[in-house]
Amino acid sequence: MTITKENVLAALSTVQEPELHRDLVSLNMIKDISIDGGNISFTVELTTPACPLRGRIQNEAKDAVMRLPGVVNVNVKLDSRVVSDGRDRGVLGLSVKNAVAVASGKGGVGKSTVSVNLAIALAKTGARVGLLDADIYGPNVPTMMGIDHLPPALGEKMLPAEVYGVKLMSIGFLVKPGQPLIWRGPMLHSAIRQFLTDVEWGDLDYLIIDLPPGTGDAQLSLAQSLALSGAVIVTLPQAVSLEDASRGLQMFKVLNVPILGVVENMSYLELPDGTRVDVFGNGGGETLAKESDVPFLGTIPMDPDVRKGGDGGTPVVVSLPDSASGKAFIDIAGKVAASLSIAAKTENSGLTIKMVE
Ligand SMILES: Nc1ncnc2c1ncn2[C@@H]1O[C@H](COP(=O)(O)OP(=O)(O)OP(=O)(O)O)[C@@H](O)[C@H]1O
Repeated sequence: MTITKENVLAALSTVQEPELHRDLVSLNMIKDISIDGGNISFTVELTTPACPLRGRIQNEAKDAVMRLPGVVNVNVKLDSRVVSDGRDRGVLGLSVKNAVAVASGKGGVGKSTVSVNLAIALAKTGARVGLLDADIYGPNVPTMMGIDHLPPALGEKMLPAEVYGVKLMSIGFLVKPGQPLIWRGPMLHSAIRQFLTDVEWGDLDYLIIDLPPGTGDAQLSLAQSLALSGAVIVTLPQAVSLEDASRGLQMFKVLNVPILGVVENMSYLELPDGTRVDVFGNGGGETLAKESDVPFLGTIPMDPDVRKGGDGGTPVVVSLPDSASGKAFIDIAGKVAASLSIAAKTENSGLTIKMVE
């Protein structure tokens, strides 16, 4: 039997994208089919290079085509093109496919640490990533990324710093260390707007935005002006932090911004003998996610190497990617990317996107 392109597509239409629950063909993910006798090759175009299930998709696609009579060899290439959420950010002069806010109900829970490690983990998969440190009250991202200056401006536009494959902009580059920052609402708003419009970000797959902590007017107006694809909420496991995180969640709900999920930071401390100590309680982040009907993205252990990485300018996903905390950040980055591509694909294909009720 001569194998045709239609045969190959029919076989692949039995393979489901595990997160979108639709088949690879109707999702338009199959490209470049080539047939040479019994040797078949094609490309599966993933919706993000950070796809956590890429190996599984590749195997299932290969098996499905191998089952066709007459096939002797199947070569499945993987390619990726980050899908855009379809929001128009042209008015801000931005070419950004997805803009993700990292937020917390209160300070000190590790929001900047999550933003930095998330941005680097996404960049490591090959995506084009920007990180905007919008935490104007405590812009500590440059320290965490180990860089203290911007490159010279390009004409009218400021150029972001580039470090660990991430383009970075922060008010921290523009003020002297130790100088107090006092912002009134409108100033803050225009400063952030300038960071979007007056910075040459180039084309980005993901722009991660480290928001100031809290849920006041400043946060609200910022979140409103950013045309966000979604928000990641960072919390500690204990009840007080959860109440604050829940307020953060409500804020995005009011703004109709999808919640990509909750991250529980400093979940436990692992002692040298392997015992785990729940310093701040246990399981709160997961409970909050369940109660609010949003995804739980995972826990990050309390780890001295995370703090050292932040203080020393070498984040843990760079220095110790195989440690428990390094792996946790990489896993969370994959989930965030998957959540974004599900939201974008469902939105672009006219299906209903799940918003927080
Ligand atoms: N999982 C962790 N294990 C150990 N230390 C951590 C962890 N996460 C964050 N830290 C440390 O806790 C401190 C606060 O973290 P970070 O600055 O990220 O919090 P934040 O929520 O952004 O705070 P702020 O609201 O002040 O900007 C930092 O010193 C950081 O290195």
